[in-house]
Amino acid sequence: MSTQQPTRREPEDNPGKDGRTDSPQDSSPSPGARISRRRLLGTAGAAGAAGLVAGGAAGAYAAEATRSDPEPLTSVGSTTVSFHGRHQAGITTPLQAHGHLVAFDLAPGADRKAAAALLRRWSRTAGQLTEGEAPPDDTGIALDAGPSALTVTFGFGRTFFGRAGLKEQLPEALAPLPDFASDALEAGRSNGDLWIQIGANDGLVAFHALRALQREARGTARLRWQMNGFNRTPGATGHPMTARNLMGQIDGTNNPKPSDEDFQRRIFVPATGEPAWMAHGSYAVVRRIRMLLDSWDHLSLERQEKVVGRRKSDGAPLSGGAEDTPVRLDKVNGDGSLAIAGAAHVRVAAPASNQGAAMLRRPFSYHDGFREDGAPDAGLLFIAWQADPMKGFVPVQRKLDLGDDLSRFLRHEASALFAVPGGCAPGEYVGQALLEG
Ligand SMILES: C=CC1=C(C)c2cc3[nH]c(cc4nc(cc5[nH]c(cc1n2)c(C)c5CCC(=O)O)C(CCC(=O)O)=C4C)c(C)c3C=C
Ligand SMILES: [Fe+2]
Repeated sequence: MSTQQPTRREPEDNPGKDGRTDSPQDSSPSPGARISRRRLLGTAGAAGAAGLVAGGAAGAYAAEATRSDPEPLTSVGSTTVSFHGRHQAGITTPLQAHGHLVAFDLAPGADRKAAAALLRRWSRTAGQLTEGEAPPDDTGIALDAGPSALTVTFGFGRTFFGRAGLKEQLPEALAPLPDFASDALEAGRSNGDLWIQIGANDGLVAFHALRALQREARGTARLRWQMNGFNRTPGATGHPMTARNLMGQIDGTNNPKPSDEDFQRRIFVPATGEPAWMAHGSYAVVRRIRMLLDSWDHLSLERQEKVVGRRKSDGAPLSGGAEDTPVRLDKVNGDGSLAIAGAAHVRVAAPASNQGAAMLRRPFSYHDGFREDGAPDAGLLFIAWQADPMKGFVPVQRKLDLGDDLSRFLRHEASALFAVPGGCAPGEYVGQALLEG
């Protein structure tokens, strides 16, 4: 089994640069393009329809339409990310355009056996959906669409273990996150027994998966909270680029890269890790972080760049060079001031300022309308992946809490931590070693 890798029709959509919208964060070779059966039938149907109307102006129009239509269908729709593998998909997978985060609590009376049956159902359905196959009793929401890089990732929250009678299996790493000064957390939108992260490059495909999995939870688990997010659509930029967030910043540049010698160790629990059921798994910190965009947008470009420590236009560090140039925290300007200010976000968050602490940030932006004062209710569904939150998110957020210029423009409104087990093989289900171990 290998780490999930999207398979695409157009190789130029697959540049292999980490953090870029279209980049796979894995170095395994890409197998050939795989187009789902449903996709092929759809394309054949479109060609057939064009043939029927060929001739005259209508025919010319139809022929033109068929020439340009297959482009997005074959590149975006046909991308498959396997559900099966050593790690679950949706961790190192390139950012998708649409995301749903959803947390459930076990229903009263639902025990370990019921939870195991649910995870078995969920894994089977996720495996089908990610291959572009419709599950039985399908809603039809995603009819005509290919898998569109759909990923489904499952996790367990701390409260799951008590409710399912599995306290012995509770990982130390699932200790509650400490309080932070900048927290303004809503309990109803935080934590949860079970978590699903859904990502896809098509909105209907993403919702289809959400709906299918929610239906399968009936009687066993009840919805606790749900959040919807988005990123730029693959192919929207002239060439693959790192994503931007709603503050307009290029965000994701200095993420750990799969090619880094210590990437696996930082992001994934080793095969010999504790507890054994978390082998090849990871821990996801989820924070709903609202951005104070009205205040932010009032800042001059120069101030905005100083707050972050990078140029807004191209993400280059203020210590010089281009986006990929390593940040020089010690660089001093001609007037003796630091090129990257003392409280600049990239200085305070950098591994060098936090005894090497690092995490893989894989967020979605969100916009939930406008607040009573007219300000956008918008920001970042910040998702950080690491082998141990105490060596990733926690020390960095503690440091940011003490003095980060960007934090003045942010409000952390919801928080959760989930243990995300390793992936499963076909016929198995996610969490099987926990639920049957
Ligand atoms: C606790 C961890 C972090 C939180 C919370 C966080 C929130 C947050 N960050 C941005 C925007 C940017 N962050 C950038 C870099 C960056 N951020 C963190 C950690 C947290 N950010 C780290 C570890 C780093 C990398 C630092 C480094 O090593 O250089 C950047 C710069 C580009 C990049 O490297 O990604 C931006 C921009 C927002 C908007 C935000 C909350 C909404
Ligand atoms: Fe950041």
